Amino acid sequence: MRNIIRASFAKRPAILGSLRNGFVAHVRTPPSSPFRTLFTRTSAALQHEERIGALECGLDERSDEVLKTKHRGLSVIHDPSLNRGSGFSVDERERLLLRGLVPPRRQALEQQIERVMSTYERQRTDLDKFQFMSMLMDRNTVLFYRILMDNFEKLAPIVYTPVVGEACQKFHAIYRRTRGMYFSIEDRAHFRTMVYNWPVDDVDVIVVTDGSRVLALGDLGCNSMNIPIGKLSLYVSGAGISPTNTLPVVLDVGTDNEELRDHPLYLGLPRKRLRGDEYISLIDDWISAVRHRWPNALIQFEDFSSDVAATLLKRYRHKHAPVFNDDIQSTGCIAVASVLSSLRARGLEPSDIAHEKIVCAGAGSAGLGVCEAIAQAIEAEGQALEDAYNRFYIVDENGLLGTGTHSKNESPTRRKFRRSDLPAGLSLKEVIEKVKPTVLLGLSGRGGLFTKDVIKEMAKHVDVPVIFPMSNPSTASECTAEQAFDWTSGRALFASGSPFGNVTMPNGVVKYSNQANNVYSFPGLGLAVTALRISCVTDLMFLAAARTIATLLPDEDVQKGLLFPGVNKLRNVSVEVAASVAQVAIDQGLTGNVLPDSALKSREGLTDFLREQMWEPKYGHIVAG
Ligand SMILES: NC(=O)c1ccc[n+]([C@@H]2O[C@H](COP(=O)([O-])OP(=O)(O)OC[C@H]3O[C@@H](n4cnc5c(N)ncnc54)[C@H](O)[C@@H]3O)[C@@H](O)[C@H]2O)c1
Ligand SMILES: O=C(O)C[C@H](O)C(=O)O
Ligand SMILES: [Mg+2]
Repeated sequence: MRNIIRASFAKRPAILGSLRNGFVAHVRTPPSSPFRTLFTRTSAALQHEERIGALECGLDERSDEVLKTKHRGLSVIHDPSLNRGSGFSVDERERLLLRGLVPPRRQALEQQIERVMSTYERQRTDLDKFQFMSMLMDRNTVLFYRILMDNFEKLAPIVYTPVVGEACQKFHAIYRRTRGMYFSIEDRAHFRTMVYNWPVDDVDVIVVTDGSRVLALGDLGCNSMNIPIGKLSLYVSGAGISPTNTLPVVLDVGTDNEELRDHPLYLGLPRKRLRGDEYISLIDDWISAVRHRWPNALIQFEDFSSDVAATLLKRYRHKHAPVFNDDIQSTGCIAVASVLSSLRARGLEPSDIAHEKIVCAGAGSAGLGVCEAIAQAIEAEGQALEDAYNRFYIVDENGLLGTGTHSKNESPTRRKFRRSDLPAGLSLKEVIEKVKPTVLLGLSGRGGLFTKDVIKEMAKHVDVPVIFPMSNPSTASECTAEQAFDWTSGRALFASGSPFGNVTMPNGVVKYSNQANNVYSFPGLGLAVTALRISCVTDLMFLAAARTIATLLPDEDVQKGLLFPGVNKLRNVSVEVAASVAQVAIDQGLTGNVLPDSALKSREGLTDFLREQMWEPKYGHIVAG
């Protein structure tokens, strides 16, 4: 078995010990680090490697990462974390017994990128592009991330929403090669041992789904694996989490999607979904096993259906911390950021959030999570929480949540948002007529729900209608950017869950389409949790992150209708999010790692420290072990 460790300067004694024991080490250090000197003094091979690298006309800028491996020959090429295709140096070819196994001419990363991108452009459909990128990820980690990061705006919609949705729907048909781990009902007795089948001891982030509500595409069972894989690729590209230290997981508890279950190529257990106490107890077993093996890893619950999402979060957020639910908490974070930023765009103050009248379509875990997070942001501006709840009007598939009859099992969160001043069951349009909202949120998963009537009604009562259809994928968006701008004569502020292009109005003015997606929040959180070893994820961390995201753009951009930086700036956003989360963790005494003084002295010191921890997609040094 090949063992891999990633470590920073602080962990150097452990690294040196492990190297002697034949582990592979990924060592990240700032260029000036004394560890670099220490290491080069202990490794003649590495010194030689650096000299050879320089002689080869500086083909690539090397990272400080050091990979030590026992693999030789084809097994190096078949390991994506070691493989560098035509980019192996002369020395690596010699040391790793690659002579003759790769074409003779060494090429730089830039040339590899050129070749890959020209093949990418020849892919016909978005799904072909998704598959092409998946295969690249399986082949060469550095090249995959370098290409993803350099072309983020173009490729994020392929590896993430919306195309990842289609890739999940067709997973059973396009499956090629395994990635991540599957824990099924049938493995239950083995959870404690099977976690050791995963070769990496140092897992930083786990994204887990049971596939019960994939985007707005419903129950996709075991087909959902592309969601954790996609989310983790954003942790890596967007916040520099080391790819080796991420683990995508699917819990196969069956599926109630009959079409899929009966399909001969379906790869999950062909049985009905486990529910109730048995389901909860299985998840209990899984999380205990995971915690036993990886006590500090951040666990992100993703796309669990609303009947269990909040229950699981409550059950584990303290007992098995650090844990969070992406659809509830980090969607809440980006929604708060979007509203705060829209206040700036309207020339208002953050405290004016307390005067918003918010209509939200959708009362699932995302809708309620978003409204709860905005209520907390209002409370943080000095309002009573009760008054904060009073600013919301939530409409679900049965109309306005009012005080009519409702189930005894209703969640306390949902109950808090019931209105007593309007009849239960009013339609979305009726609610808008009566309430005259300033903000309209869409978390219903119902494409086209914001009809022309609905948007025109809203636009009658406010100068700047704030319209955020946040459902994913694009087909589930409550309206498109074009519709929102067209039906409001360009007055809307617009943000959607999946990306839409900007819209040019008939008079030639460009209207900006923002992406209000939790991608702005979870990668930075992961960076902070990993770098500081944060022991628990708190609501205050998300609020701090939201406030930061809302202030990243200069006034002149916000006045144009841009609410936050584009996704191509995600690494910069993530560092700022991480710094805000880190500061809350420091203040709340939730950090396990001792930080250098410089990181504690100033915000700049903290962001510098966090930036230094980020993995970069560059070829490092491979040392034969
Ligand atoms: N932008 C983001 O970052 C982000 C993050 C998480 C979730 N989401 C999206 O939010 C959506 C909802 O997620 P969820 O987990 O809450 O799903 P869910 O299925 O549990 O909830 C959907 C809610 O919409 C309501 N609804 C259905 N039809 C409606 C209608 N005609 N009018 C009003 N309400 C209606 C349902 O009653 C339910 O309350 C999904 O599309 C998901 O992709 C977006
Ligand atoms: O995955 C996304 O794009 C956002 C979100 O987590 C969702 O479930 O829709
Ligand atoms: Mg999700």
